[in-house]
Amino acid sequence: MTGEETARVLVTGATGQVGTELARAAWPAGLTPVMAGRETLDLSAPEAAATVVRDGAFSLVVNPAAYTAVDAAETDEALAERVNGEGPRALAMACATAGIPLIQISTDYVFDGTKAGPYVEDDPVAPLGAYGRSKLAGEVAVRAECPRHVILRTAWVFSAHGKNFVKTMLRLAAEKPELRVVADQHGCPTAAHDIARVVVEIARQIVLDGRDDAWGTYHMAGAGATTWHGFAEAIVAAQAARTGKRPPVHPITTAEFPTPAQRPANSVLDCGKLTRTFGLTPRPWPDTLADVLAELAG
Ligand SMILES: NC(=O)C1=CN([C@@H]2O[C@H](COP(=O)(O)OP(=O)(O)OC[C@H]3O[C@@H](n4cnc5c(N)ncnc54)[C@H](OP(=O)(O)O)[C@@H]3O)[C@@H](O)[C@H]2O)C=CC1
Ligand SMILES: Cc1cn([C@H]2C[C@H](O)[C@@H](COP(=O)(O)OP(=O)(O)O[C@H]3O[C@@H](C)C(=O)[C@@H](O)[C@H]3O)O2)c(=O)[nH]c1=O
Repeated sequence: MTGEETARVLVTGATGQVGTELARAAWPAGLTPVMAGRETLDLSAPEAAATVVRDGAFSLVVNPAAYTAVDAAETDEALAERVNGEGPRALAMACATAGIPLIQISTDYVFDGTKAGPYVEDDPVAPLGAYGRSKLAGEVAVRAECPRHVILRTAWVFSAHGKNFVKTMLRLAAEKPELRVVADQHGCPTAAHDIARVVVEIARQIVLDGRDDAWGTYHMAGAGATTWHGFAEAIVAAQAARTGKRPPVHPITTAEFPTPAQRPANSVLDCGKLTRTFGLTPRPWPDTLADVLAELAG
């Protein structure tokens, strides 16, 4: 790109955790994010969503928008499929027609959790619930319709805004004498701001460096694995340093905390391919948790 030209990057889901951080991120000169909320780009109306891509003269589309209510999806699978499967399919087709790439955000919940170690990108997928199935449908559609894609699977996303496990634990720690949290589901907490950093750099390499050799699927999750119990302990301990209030966090089994959707027992993601390909390394989740708790305290 030369002179004052700037490439427009369409970002969906402007109000979400990742969307909000993409709006706040430091984009390099030459890339201009164009944030679209549900009112302008509704993935439950895939055809209409596609027209936003067709009409906008974009150089890239980033799609973090999704139906993310894991338990509700069990009884609302048709809508989850439309938003997470058919919506991305329509975006992917529109991107292919426009000749532009698509960065699609996906999830660790495409795995069934039976693997003994961290998951790599081409491990077999077998979602346990409706949300995971719908996100997998989105992955399959993006691969089929838009060869120039990056699918970024992330996990256990938290930030200072929106709905997430960190905010739930802070609320429970303030309200309850003790917490009970599952200690037999393993994964990688990931800060939305770290996902945004990685997405912006991938966008820069694709659009400004003209990279054309890195299409495919990547894992991007906070460095270091833990359990929901370990994550909760870290949240409550860090908050106790501010409030002096530290309710005990009891480890429990999944069977002791029944939920409509089954979650994988292991969804630890190996992010080596992201580092080898793009030179990007996710930050340790405890460091990014400290950032988010400081933001909430401020
Ligand atoms: N949250 C997590 O723990 C994880 C998330 N992911 C994936 O990461 C991505 C970002 O997640 P996160 O930022 O946490 O999500 P959020 O739940 O914070 O935000 C979801 C966003 O999608 C939008 N959205 C929902 N339905 C529609 C629709 N029909 N049309 C258009 N937009 C819609 C929401 O808009 P509105 O505000 O109007 O509802 C919101 O902006 C998603 O693709 C998700 O599947 C992957 C792993 C973990
Ligand atoms: C609130 C609460 C939850 N839990 C358990 C339930 C569940 O097994 C685990 C996490 O619960 P949540 O419902 O907060 O998280 P969940 O909605 O499963 O989070 C998922 O969201 C989607 C969008 C993703 O893509 C996944 O990567 C993952 O982040 O913690 C407890 O054990 N005790 C508690 O008090």
